[in-house]
This record gives sequence, structure tokens and C-alpha cells, in this order.
Amino acid sequence: MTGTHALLEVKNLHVTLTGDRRRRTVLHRVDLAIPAGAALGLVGESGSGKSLTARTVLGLLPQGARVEGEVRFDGRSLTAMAPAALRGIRSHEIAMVFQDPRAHINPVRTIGDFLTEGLVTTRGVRRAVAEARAAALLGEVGIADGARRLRQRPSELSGGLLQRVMIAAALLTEPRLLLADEPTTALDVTTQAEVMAIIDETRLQRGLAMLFITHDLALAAAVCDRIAVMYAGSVVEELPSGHLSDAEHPYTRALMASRPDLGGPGKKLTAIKGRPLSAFETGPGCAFAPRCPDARDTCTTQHPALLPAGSGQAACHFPHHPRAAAGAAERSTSDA
Ligand SMILES: Nc1ncnc2c1ncn2[C@@H]1O[C@H](COP(=O)(O)OP(=O)(O)OP(=O)(O)O)[C@@H](O)[C@H]1O
Repeated sequence: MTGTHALLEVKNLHVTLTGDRRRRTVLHRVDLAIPAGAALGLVGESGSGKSLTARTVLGLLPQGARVEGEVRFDGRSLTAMAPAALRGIRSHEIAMVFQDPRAHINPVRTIGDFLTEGLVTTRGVRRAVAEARAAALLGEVGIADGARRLRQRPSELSGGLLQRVMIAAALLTEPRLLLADEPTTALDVTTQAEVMAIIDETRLQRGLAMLFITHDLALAAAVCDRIAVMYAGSVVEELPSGHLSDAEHPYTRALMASRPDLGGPGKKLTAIKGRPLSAFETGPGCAFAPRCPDARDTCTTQHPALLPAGSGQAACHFPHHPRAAAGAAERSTSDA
């Protein structure tokens, strides 16, 4: 990761959940860091553990979850924090925008109630002041007639407008970190671009750090400084967005090759064969080995550690540019 002070640090995070009466690993030794004001894109196929990583940061895991490792925010350990203090961080310092805004807003209350409630009840701001601030923020996210919108109910707004309201709600408490989990996936293509531009602009204007979760490698590269690629509950590569074409891990390279806009002009598109595995389905070796065109014997028996490779880090015994030092295979982890 970067050498600068990180606002968010996720260290050796290992999470198990109970499903079908069995305990299952869903996150395997995840390390991430986001410096203040920077954006990290968390990319991977469905089930790779992106949303659960964000939920662990917020302390919003299902009952029975066991968490090992640590999440630190601005030097404070969120994993060791009392629930009340964690709620305080969630309502003031870390904001979240989800995929489906309608699932996160009370349909019978007005947009004004939704936006001002927190300011009025937990911060003691007068209602008229809170409404003026909410209307101004709606303007910032491209909703011109804010005062009228405050009186409307969610059903009166399109999905794109409602997602802008959610972005305004996220900004209201002037947080320092935004967790955006597939914030544009449920919208049509034109609205997706508009909403993404608003997130990008407001984030940059405010110096807000962001963890941006998406399936879309190209989108992540367009709005984030660095990319972390997840596979089967682990981070398999982490690198600057501008160096994606030089990625070291075969999975990142396969994701690139499956994208029309990243493969390069005239490049043949290649779908990734096989299905992605969940963390609990993996064996002792590399989780990607069954789908990897470059897999060798070592890959099926030894778990690869995340080690410096190219311009970032990769968890691969045989990265695209071989490591100069003794073979990475010899330095594999023992905790697979
Ligand atoms: N409440 C839960 N109980 C048990 N297992 C769960 C629960 N939520 C998620 N999982 C499992 O954890 C793994 C990671 O899920 P997660 O939702 O983090 O993936 P994701 O990368 O965000 O996928 P998507 O892009 O589809 O949202 C999956 O195998 C999923 O089935």
C-alpha cells in the first residue's frame, strides 16, 4: 500500500459466518489501506467478499459473525470499539451509499424528514437550518428545486434522483470516508454516468476518501487512485489504477481481457472460464488455480501470499513479471 498515513487501515481481516449450520470463512486475511482523501476501488466477481469487507468496516455483520484482525479508522480501532462509539463513527465520520436507494429509505416519510432527522435529533440543529442545509446539498448533487423535493416522498422520485438524495444524505454529516457499494448498478446507463460524475466531483471537492465497490474494473480505474482486486474472499492484487495494463495477477489480467474498453483496440475479448469460488470453497492452494491458464503444480498445493510485484502487490506464485528474488512459491503463507 502507499507509505502515507492511512485514514482507513484493514489489517489481516479474517471473517467467518454461520450458514447451513456450518461456520464458513467469507474473508481470508484481507489487508487494505486508504490514505485521507484517496479513493480505492474494490473490484471482483460476485461473491468475492467486497460487500462483506465494507460491512466489517462498519461493524454491520450478521449475527454470529466472528472477526479476527483489525480495522483502524484515523488511528482508532473500530474492531475493538464499543457499539455506541461505533454508531457515532457511522453517523458522523463514515458514510455509505448502497446499490438500491429504495431499500434504504422509509417510503412513507418525506425526503426532508429523511435528510434532516439526524441533524435535528442527534446534533440539535434547528429544523429550519437543517432544511436549508439539506436543500443546499441537494443543489450540490444536481437537484435544483431542493425546497420542493424536500416535501416529496421517495415514490415521487426516479431511481437516479433518489440516489442523488442518498449522496446528499451521506454528505450531510461531513464525513471523511465514503463507502460506496455498487452505487450506480441499479440505474440506467445515462443516469449511471451522471451519478458517478456527482460522486467523483463532490468527493474531490471535499477531499473525501472513498472505498468504491464495483464489478466494473474500468469504472473503478476511472474514479479511483488505486485498485484492490478480490477473489474468493482475499485480495489477490493491489496496484495504482494507471498501471492496470501492467497487472501481475492472471485474474486481474483476465478481468482486463474480458472488458471491451480495457482490452485495447482490436483485442479479442476472452471470457473467464469456470465459475468464481467463495472463500469457504477453496483448498490449500491458490483459489484462482482451477481457472488460471498459467497454473502449475505449486499453485494447487501452496497458498500464495500478497507480496510486492510490479507497481503494487500480487498474491501469485508466478506473476506476469517474475520476481527477481527467490521464487515466490517458497515464500507462500502457512495459514492457507
Ligand atoms: N449473511 C450471510 N450469511 C452467510 N454467508 C454470506 C452472507 N452474506 C454473504 N455471504 C457469503 O459471503 C461471500 C461474500 O459475499 P459478498 O456479498 O461480500 O460478495 P460480493 O463480492 O459483494 O458480491 P456481489 O458483487 O454479488 O455483491 C459469498 O460467498 C456470500 O454467499
